[in-house]
Amino acid sequence: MNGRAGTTILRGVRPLGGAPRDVTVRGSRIAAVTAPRAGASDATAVDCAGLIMLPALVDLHTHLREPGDTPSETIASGTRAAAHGGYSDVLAMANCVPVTDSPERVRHIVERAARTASCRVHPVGAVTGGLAGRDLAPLDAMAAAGAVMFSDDGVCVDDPALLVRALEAARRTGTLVAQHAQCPRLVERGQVNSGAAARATGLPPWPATGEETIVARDVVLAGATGGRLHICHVSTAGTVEIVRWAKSRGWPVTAEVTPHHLLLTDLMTRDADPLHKVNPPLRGAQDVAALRAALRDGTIDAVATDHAPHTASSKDNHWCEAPFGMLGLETALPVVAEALGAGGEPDWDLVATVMSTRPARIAGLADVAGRPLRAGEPATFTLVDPRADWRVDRAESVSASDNTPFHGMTFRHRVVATVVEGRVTADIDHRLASATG
Ligand SMILES: NC(=O)N[C@@H](CC(=O)O)C(=O)O
Ligand SMILES: [Zn+2]
Ligand SMILES: [Zn+2]
Repeated sequence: MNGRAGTTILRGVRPLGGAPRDVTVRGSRIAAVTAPRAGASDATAVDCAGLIMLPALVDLHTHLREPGDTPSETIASGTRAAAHGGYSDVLAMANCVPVTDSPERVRHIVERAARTASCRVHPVGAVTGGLAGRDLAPLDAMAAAGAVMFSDDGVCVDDPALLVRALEAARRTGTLVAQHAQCPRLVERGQVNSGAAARATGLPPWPATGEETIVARDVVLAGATGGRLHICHVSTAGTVEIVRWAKSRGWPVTAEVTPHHLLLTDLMTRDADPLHKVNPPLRGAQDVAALRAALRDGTIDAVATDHAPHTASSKDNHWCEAPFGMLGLETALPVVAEALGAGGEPDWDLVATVMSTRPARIAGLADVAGRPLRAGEPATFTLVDPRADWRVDRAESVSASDNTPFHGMTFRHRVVATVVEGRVTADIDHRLASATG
């Protein structure tokens, strides 16, 4: 931060929602966490009374669209949205144009991010060349170039023999494979959740079995190979049961859920507004309840946004022609707090675990991200106003796109600032800037 002598004291913050503390930041590190008013007096003071301090968030699943679809997002705009949402680190999915399927492409993203990003960017390498599902991409070389995970996200790795080879490569390189679980034959042209939503809209159904059969197959392959498997955007109660079973066998499986699948149901898709079109589709209330319970009990390890920007012109279309996907980064924290807190305060320890500590560990970033909030650790944190009553306005999104399903909804919590290694990356209520004199 830019305080006098490089020292700033955040007065009255509540680390993990606990008792108020003064947190002193010196350079890139937390210098002290003390009882209020016991800290250094030569520092620039910032009044943070009542704000909750969390370790900055880590997103395992972000679509930054660069290279290829820069009208919808760029590394600059997407990471700005990440910083505004409280994130210090995002994993950038490989479904760009061209696809991130070679060490050169991985390095290109690392270099672009070094020049233009507002948060740390970790490339995801494709599992198969061009996401075509035919030939294994050079996973070992991509890992050496900086890929922290492999995924064909957007499409499923349908061929189990290819997935076995990818899991073996993940094991060799100490990385993991993230599967977009969607059986192409069972889902075909599926658009909305099977059942009432499909009946009400007349749109083709996207059945739970399309997800669950792939997850059931893949956890067995993870167990057999010892390669780490991560399940993207779990959306059904049945998938939760399968993941629970896989973990009970000791298989190397982790899973994520999106904020939108934790809060929204398929009731919202009945008006066939493409803003609610996402892959996998919004599901029923019983699925939502099972996803929340699984996040609480650890069956689902992490929240990941699946931030999927699309231009207004592509979304402003008939449902079937519009692309799947919705924004996530800027609204994730308030949405998760709402889903876990049921209108009150969520368990902030749990929020920090599922949005920061565990995703950092899954991605192999635990040395730099998701660190505890104590003296000596990097000053990498996010500040949350728990009384914001923030009404989401898509016109205020800093993403290059505005396809949020939360437009017009009011949330109790709001991220107000993000700091990464002492550098202010978002200062939404201008609190930190005003203190730097
Ligand atoms: N989630 C989506 O609906 N869309 C994602 C792809 C994906 O995550 O499957 C996208 O890239 O737009
Ligand atoms: Zn996906
Ligand atoms: Zn995705």
